[in-house]
Amino acid sequence: MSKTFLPFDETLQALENSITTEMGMEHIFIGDALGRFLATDIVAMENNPTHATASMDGYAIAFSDQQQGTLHVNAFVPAGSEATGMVTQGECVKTFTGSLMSEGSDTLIPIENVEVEGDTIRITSAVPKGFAVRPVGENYQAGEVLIKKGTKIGFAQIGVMAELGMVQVEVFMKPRVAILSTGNEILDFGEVKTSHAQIRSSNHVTVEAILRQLGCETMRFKLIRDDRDVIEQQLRQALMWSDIVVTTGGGSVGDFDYLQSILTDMKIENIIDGSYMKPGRHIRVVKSGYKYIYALPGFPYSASVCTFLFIAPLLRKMRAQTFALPTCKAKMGEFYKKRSKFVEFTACNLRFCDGELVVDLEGKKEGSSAILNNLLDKSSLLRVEKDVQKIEKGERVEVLLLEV
Ligand SMILES: Nc1nc2c(c(=O)[nH]1)N[C@H]1C(S)=C(S)[C@@H](COP(=O)(O)OP(=O)(O)OC[C@H]3O[C@@H](n4cnc5c(N)ncnc54)[C@H](O)[C@@H]3O)O[C@H]1N2
Ligand code: MOO
Repeated sequence: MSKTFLPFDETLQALENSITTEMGMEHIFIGDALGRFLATDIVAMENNPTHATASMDGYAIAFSDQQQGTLHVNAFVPAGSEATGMVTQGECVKTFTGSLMSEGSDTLIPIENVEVEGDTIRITSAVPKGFAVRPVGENYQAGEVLIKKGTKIGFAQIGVMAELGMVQVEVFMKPRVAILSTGNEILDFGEVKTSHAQIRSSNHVTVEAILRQLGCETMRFKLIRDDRDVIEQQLRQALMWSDIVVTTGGGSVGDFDYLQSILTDMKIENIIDGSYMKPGRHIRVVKSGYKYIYALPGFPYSASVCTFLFIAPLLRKMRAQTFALPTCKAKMGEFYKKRSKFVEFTACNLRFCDGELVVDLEGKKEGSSAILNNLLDKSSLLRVEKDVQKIEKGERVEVLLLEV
């Protein structure tokens, strides 16, 4: 009996609906938080700066005194000094970049704009009111949400957290993912090829690399031959350690494709059982408690694309981000003919040409879902709907970005 493949978007929706929990949290040192995902909002506890601050070396003045032309220097406030001095009529305070502005002042006249004669200055070039003064709360105000929960922590987030005086930050735990690749014909690292029927396994490392790029802790199992008992035993063992188990190969309809029947016999919640798409229509996703098992196709292009299309959104939602992967609209740079009747995800180049985002397929090979090299050179994925058979040059298209 042939299987019904549900529409791609419906299968993704089923996956999204199945996600009921976020990852657990842990406290880590902010200097070690690069690439991790924030588990709480970061809120400013006070204004920054807390006091009006000079942003140039010069003299703190009252703007209303500027037209007097000559002012008496009554104090000296270096950066770091808590005493701010006082500006009264006809007076000014020598002030440095980073110094607190004196009481009574509202403007800083830079040293380049004055001539100094003893303890007086003569203003040679006027400035507007508030010049070179960083007002209270210029960076942020107390209570402002500075970094949202779910944000991937980069250099700016680490710097702002340091500015806030944070030492530790609450981040989502790294999802633990086990990767099991199956197949009689696939060879592991170092295994010697003894027949033309053998190929070197790539899925176990590409899927692992994508998942590491997506911030997971991974465990790559030894390759498994097409032996039902061993596959089942390894799968159960992997499930104990991990949040997500990913298998590749043996998931379609061949005599040695044991995965589907193992998953069916485990009698656990089926989330996806085939999707009307290319590549990856045999994808199977099941859920056991809070854990997921993904049976990905064996073809290397399919396995990688399905990792992005189906595992990345799960990881996003489990770490408080939007489920959907980032997409953009672009202009098709060449004529494209689609061969399948499925929603198709084709590796493409996305470049800026004359101020526009343009898609082309330069260097991309035509053929089966085996062509992993089509994902070289920072590829993106051109999404072509099931009923669309061709795209004319110049048409608007949707592109999925893989830089997640
Ligand atoms: N009669 C049918 N045959 C096939 C169908 C179908 O609907 N009816 N679907 C095709 C599609 S689409 C796909 S995708 C594949 C999926 O097959 P499996 O997931 O069972 O994967 P395998 O058969 O084990 O392998 C497919 C292909 O990929 C190579 N492979 C497997 N593992 C690795 C690895 N770790 N590294 C690199 N390459 C790997 C394997 O040698 C095969 O060439 O089924 C189609 N057939
Ligand atoms: O599921 Mo296959 O990956 O469409 O070639």
